[in-house]
Amino acid sequence: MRFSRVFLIVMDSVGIGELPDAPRFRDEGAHTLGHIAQRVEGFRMPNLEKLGLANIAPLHNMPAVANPQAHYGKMQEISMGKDTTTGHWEIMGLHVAVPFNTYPDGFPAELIAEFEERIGRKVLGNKVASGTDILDELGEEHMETGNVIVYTSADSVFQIAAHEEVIPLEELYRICEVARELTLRDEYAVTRVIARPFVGKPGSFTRTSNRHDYSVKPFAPTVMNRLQDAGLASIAIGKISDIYADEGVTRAIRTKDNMDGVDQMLATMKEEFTGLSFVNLVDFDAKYGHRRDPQGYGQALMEFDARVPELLSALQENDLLIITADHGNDPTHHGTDHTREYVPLLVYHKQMDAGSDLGIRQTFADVGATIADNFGVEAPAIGESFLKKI
Ligand SMILES: O=P(O)(O)O[C@H]1O[C@H](CO)[C@@H](O)[C@H]1O
Ligand SMILES: [Mn+2]
Ligand SMILES: [Mn+2]
Repeated sequence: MRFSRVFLIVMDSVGIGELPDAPRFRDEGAHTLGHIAQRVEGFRMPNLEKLGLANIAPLHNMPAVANPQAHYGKMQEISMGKDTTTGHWEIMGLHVAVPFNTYPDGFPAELIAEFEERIGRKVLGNKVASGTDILDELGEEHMETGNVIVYTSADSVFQIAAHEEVIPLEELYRICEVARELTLRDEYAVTRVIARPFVGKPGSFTRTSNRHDYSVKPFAPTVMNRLQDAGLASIAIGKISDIYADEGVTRAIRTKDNMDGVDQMLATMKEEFTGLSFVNLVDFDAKYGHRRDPQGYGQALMEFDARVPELLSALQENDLLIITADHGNDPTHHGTDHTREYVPLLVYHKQMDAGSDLGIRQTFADVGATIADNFGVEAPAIGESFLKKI
């Protein structure tokens, strides 16, 4: 059947087991959901379990159900990266064959020098770091000197941290625009510049929700562009508009946190439109995965699970709900980076009788291909539609 509205939820970083090529990413054995289920006392996701979550892969203390309410499966990432941008672009039909540039030894001196000159401030850090550790290390010096903290990670990111009372937000955003301009050059090719404002006193700094991402534009049209071109809605909730640099976005809705993301998606369910409503729930990744906090991650998953009945009951007859993820971030794994994993796939609509096994999908782009197929727009270069199977 054809659906008039598709609701797509990306649970950021909720992977479901290592991919065959995980060793290339030093991620053997990673299993975000599996290890959380093992580690967190009493962890259950009763609503997603009913849909078939534990039918996808064995999960500790979460038996597979006999009659899953949703179609279920898992998807492999074919792109050469495990970052948010790569994962999301693949979901919407792009194969990121050449990995984005990363800077394990910090950014080149000449880039930093030009950046410093343009912004009239010096740079602190310029290395790979966890965003909270680097505030403990350099936050106080930043407050004393007004120099900006620049750091990166295993991802292609140029992150700029500044205290909101030392550098006003507007100035930080201007500084980020300078960084964006410089790092778009081919020789640097950084995927994202990220403003990382924070508040508080030394020893108790906290980052604020005024984070802002400046992403490169997708290198080719995505399924979202196709929807927009066809006059359909492509509503972006949370980080989605940043991740696609506003390409193929007909309306962007910002969110404060995961629960706000769910609220905003529910709000779009009450509206009348034809097309896509697409949310990214980033807290799993940013607040718990990178912080290697399995307890917090588990709680956040259970909080999301508790909202699933609301989402299901707000669906109309011709709506399709797809729940998936963009990469892993196993909070029990070494380091603080993402992990190369399969992502879960749950597909539900009101007119289905019973859930079936969608198997192992060869690429995340099967989601984009299905959405394109559903709305009759040009299919992406990769991905196989599962529309007929649901
Ligand atoms: O450690 P924090 O600042 O949270 O940064 C994380 O967030 C970045 C963007 O998602 C990732 O590349 C990772 O570095
Ligand atoms: Mn992500
Ligand atoms: Mn992340």
